Amino acid sequence: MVFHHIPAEGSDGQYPSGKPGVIVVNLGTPDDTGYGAVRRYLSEFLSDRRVIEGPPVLWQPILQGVVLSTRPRASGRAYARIWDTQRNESPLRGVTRRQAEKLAERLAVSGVPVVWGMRYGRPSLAEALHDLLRQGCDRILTMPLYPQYSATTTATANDQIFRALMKLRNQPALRTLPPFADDPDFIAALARSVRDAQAQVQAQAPSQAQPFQMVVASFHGLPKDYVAKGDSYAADCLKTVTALRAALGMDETTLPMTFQSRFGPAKWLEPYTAPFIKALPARGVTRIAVVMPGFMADCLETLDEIGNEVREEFLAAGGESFTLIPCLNDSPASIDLLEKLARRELAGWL
Ligand SMILES: C=CC1=C(C)c2cc3[nH]c(cc4nc(cc5[nH]c(cc1n2)c(C)c5CCC(=O)O)C(CCC(=O)O)=C4C)c(C)c3C=C
Ligand SMILES: [Fe+2]
Ligand SMILES: [Fe+2]
Repeated sequence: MVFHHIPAEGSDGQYPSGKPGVIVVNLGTPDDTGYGAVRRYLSEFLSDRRVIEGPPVLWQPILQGVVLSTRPRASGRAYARIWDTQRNESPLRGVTRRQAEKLAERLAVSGVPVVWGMRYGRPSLAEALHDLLRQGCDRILTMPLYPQYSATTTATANDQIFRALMKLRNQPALRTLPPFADDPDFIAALARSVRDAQAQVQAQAPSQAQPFQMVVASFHGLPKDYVAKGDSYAADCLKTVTALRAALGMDETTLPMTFQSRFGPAKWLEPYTAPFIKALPARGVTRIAVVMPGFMADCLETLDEIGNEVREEFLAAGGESFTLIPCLNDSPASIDLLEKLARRELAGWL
């Protein structure tokens, strides 16, 4: 076995420094919108045994065969619709980088460097970790930016960090940010984003008594089977939506919870966002907003699946007004939240 030794720059590489560093973690995204890049990304993502739990002898032939011959082209077209062509990157990557840069500005006064990395694709979590080690950090806080826990997101991000630690001779100490589904500052920032959208739409159409008849809270879905086996994701989503309803004085009717981005033939958490929203105009609900409290960064699933596909379906079915509420992204309230969470988890290390 060969273990890496990554000495801090300008040190003798032998003695502990006690210096903390932070890694901001998100899911990952392809490097470009072409078939090859999207295929590489999807292959890594969908080969993760936390994501697809079935036996690889059955799944890999399906994945490498039918899935990866068709899906990369369709997903690539979807990515192309939302791509940041100026910086040549996906929104998820741009937002994650800006979140890390802004958090770094906040933590600089405490001498804590902040880097960012992706569970799938680049920059990898190993690169991010090695960057901190070279800066002399031997106490690492990783912040997977998933408000609600899932084995398919939070746990696999943490697994990947530990995989990188397995290869080190001198391991840093490690802390991982727990889920923050009903953190009061998280909920306040979400509530504020809903009220801001209400005010904006009201300003455009002052005659409407109520800018939205309904605000749909759409979370990324998960196979029901994973929840039945104990994944606490659904319970965390309920925590978020319950707290958000309380903060906004809304209920299950005016702020319903739905699940989007289903993948494959299995049953996922219900109700599914797209059919739910498409059926609203027939019930007389023609002015809606969608908030997506499972995502800290706008991405393919928020901007294209909801912002393009679901919007078009809703309008085609007789909907009149559809407002996509942006994720918290790198807004000041979002960075305030990240700073608070980081400082709480760094307690005793600063
Ligand atoms: C079995 C498959 C999947 C599970 C389980 C799953 C859980 C899950 N995912 C997110 C967040 C994101 N997913 C994103 C994209 C995406 N998700 C899947 C499949 C599963 N997700 C696929 C195949 C894709 C790729 C795009 C596509 O081909 O449709 C993204 C966006 C990435 C981007 O680059 O913008 C995010 C974010 C959560 C929170 C979650 C579990 C709760
Ligand atoms: Fe996903
Ligand atoms: Fe999707």
